[in-house]
Formats: sequence, structure tokens, C-alpha cells
Amino acid sequence: MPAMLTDVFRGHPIHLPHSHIPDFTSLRELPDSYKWTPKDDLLFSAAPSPPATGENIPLIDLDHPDATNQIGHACRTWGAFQISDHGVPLGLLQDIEFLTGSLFGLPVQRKLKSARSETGVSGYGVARIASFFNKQMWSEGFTITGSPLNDFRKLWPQHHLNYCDIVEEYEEHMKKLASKLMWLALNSLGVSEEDIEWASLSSDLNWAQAALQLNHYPVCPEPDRAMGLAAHTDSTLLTILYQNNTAGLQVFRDDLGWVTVPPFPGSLVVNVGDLFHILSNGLFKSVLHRARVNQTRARLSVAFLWGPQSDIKISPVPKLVSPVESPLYQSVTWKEYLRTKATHFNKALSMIRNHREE
Ligand SMILES: C=C1C[C@]23C[C@H]1CC[C@H]2[C@@]12CCC[C@@](C)(C(=O)O1)[C@H]2[C@@H]3C(=O)O
Ligand SMILES: O=C(O)CCC(=O)C(=O)O
Ligand SMILES: [Fe+2]
Repeated sequence: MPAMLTDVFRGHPIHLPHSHIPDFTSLRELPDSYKWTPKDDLLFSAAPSPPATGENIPLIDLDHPDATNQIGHACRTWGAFQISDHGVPLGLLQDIEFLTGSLFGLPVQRKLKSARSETGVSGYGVARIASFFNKQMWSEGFTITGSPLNDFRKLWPQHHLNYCDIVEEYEEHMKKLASKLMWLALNSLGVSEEDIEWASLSSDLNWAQAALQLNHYPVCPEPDRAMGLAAHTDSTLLTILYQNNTAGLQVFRDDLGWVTVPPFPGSLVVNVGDLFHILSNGLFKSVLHRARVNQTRARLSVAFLWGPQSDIKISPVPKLVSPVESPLYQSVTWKEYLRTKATHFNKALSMIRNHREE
């Protein structure tokens, strides 16, 4: 049995304020502990992109003959893009959205029955990155790794099996899509399956694993001062994100500031994660992103966080490393990287970077 994500944080408890999860619906005013300022997050008030530029992450039709180049370009410039014609049935997207809405609509006491433990990965709680900030985020989350059966039974004593089926089917589609996207992006760099040993060993995708993160951003009385999910990069190879019809996701570009990713019905957002940045020897950008909230509509999102089995060493593809220089990053497993991230958060990437002599 390969090591799974379930035990990544076992020796690494994170103290998260689960018990302080408020009943958001009853709050008419934003409590001080939820009011963010630039002191709490350097980029909190970074300039938003001037709407006039119209610059946004590309929307790519996966059936388009030029999709490979478009994906490669998006990974290099933005580290993110949206996809349409991805082959995931619309009904399944509606089902996972319904499940997510139904989960977060349960009474707080019921949700807390499946609360994530300090050393665990799965279950209900605030986002793991909460421990790095002094202020609270205006959101609640539910993380799934492996089978959700035990947690779902506590949440929905009657209907848990139906909900488990939806999750299983969703993950099945997502893992095929994620691997397809990874190869399209790598092909754009001239890298093919023979170039990556661990990926070519098995064609059945057994080298990969994933976590599913359900997010809920309730209606917020003072959205301009609140933060839904603070700025972070994902520790994944790729993340595929479904958002309901409410805007809130923003991606950061040094030259543009925060750019809001508009929701297009039926489309999916793809983010380059830190491991893909490492694998591509820095050519693909792992995108800094966050979620803002609003005063009128609750927002839901479902993130499929995809990476390799925990014991696979990820290192820059030799083909992408210049013969006269060393690779940009040391090799790491997903597990090691998640632990580095759990201690050093946004500094994790720079900690495993090889420093070249100038
Ligand atoms: C497999 C993963 C990836 C995790 C940790 C673990 C389970 C939950 C994921 C998230 C989901 C929400 C954002 C994030 C930043 C967080 O706080 O928890 C993610 C994190 C990461 O990408 O680092
Ligand atoms: O809700 C969103 O749009 C972002 C979610 C996210 O970044 C995550 O779950 O990692
Ligand atoms: Fe994320």
C-alpha cells in the first residue's frame, strides 16, 4: 500500500479554531476578528486589475485543434485558465453543487460531528491555511480524501450512499481530465510520457491521488473588509475548480494585480500548483489565488486537488534543465512538500529551491 494523504499531517498537528466556526447566518455585523487589513495580508488591498484592460485568464475549448499551445501559454503566463468542452457531464456538476449546498446547509452541530481532527486531513472545518493568519476567513470547508462514507453517514444518516456515489463519479471524471490536462501542458514543452519515469510506469493513473475540497462562502455583511480564502498557491500538480454562478475567485499577476475569474456556466477553472511548477523547472507558474465574498449571494466551490502518490519523488524534468545549470528545485514527494507547506506556507517553494551561483 503506498502512503496516502490521510497521514500527511499525523506528526504535524495544526491547531485550527473549529469550535469557533460561527453560525454565519446569524451575524448581522462583521466581527473584528474577521476584519482584514494590509497588515494581515500584504496583498490584501493590492490594486485590482483595471477593468478596462479586459485581461483575464483564457477560456480554452478542449476540442480546439490548438488547445495544446493555448494551455501551454496559459500555464506559462497565468498559471491558470478556464476550460469548456471538457467532457464532464453538466448533470454531474449540478449534482456536486447540490451536494455541497446541502452539506453546508446542515445545522452547525451536525456539521461538527464530522469535524476534521488536528492531525487529520478529511472532514469539516476552516481551511488548513487559517493557522497562518491572525484574522479569520469568511468561509467553511469540507475536505475529502479516500472514501467519504464514514463522514457522510454522520452528516446524512439517510442519504449518504447517494452522496458517496456522486463524489466517486466526480472524482473519476476529474482524475481523467487532470491527467489529460497535465499531458497537454507538458506536450506543449516537448515533454512526453517517456520523459517521466513514474508517470509512464502505469497507464491506469495509479500513480496519482487527490483530495476534494468543498468550500462555502456565506453572504457577508461587509465584504470589502472580509476575506473568503486568503491568498495561497495550491501544493498540487494541478487543481480543477468548479465554482457556482457567483464570482469570488481572483488570481494574482505581478503586472495586473488581482484579476477576478468570471464564472461561465459549465466551465471549469484549472490552476497550476507548486508541484507542476517544480516539475516544469519553473516554466509553469503556480498561481497565487484567493476568494473574496459578497453581500448578496452565497458562493460555493469544489476544488479537485490532484497530485502524485505520496512516495513519488517529483523533480524537474531533465529535458527542461539546461545542461550547464543545475535544476531549479530539489526533488520532493507530495507528502514532504505538504509538510514543508504546513510549516512554512507561502515560503515552501523558495525553501526547496537550488540557489545558483551568479
Ligand atoms: C492535499 C492537500 C492540499 C491542501 C492540503 C491537503 C488537503 C487540503 C488542501 C487545501 C484546500 C484549500 C486550500 C489549501 C491551501 C488548504 O488550506 O487546504 C489546500 C492545501 C494545499 O494545496 O496546500
Ligand atoms: O473558492 C475558490 O474559488 C478557491 C478555492 C481554492 O482556492 C481551494 O480550495 O484551494
Ligand atoms: Fe486554492
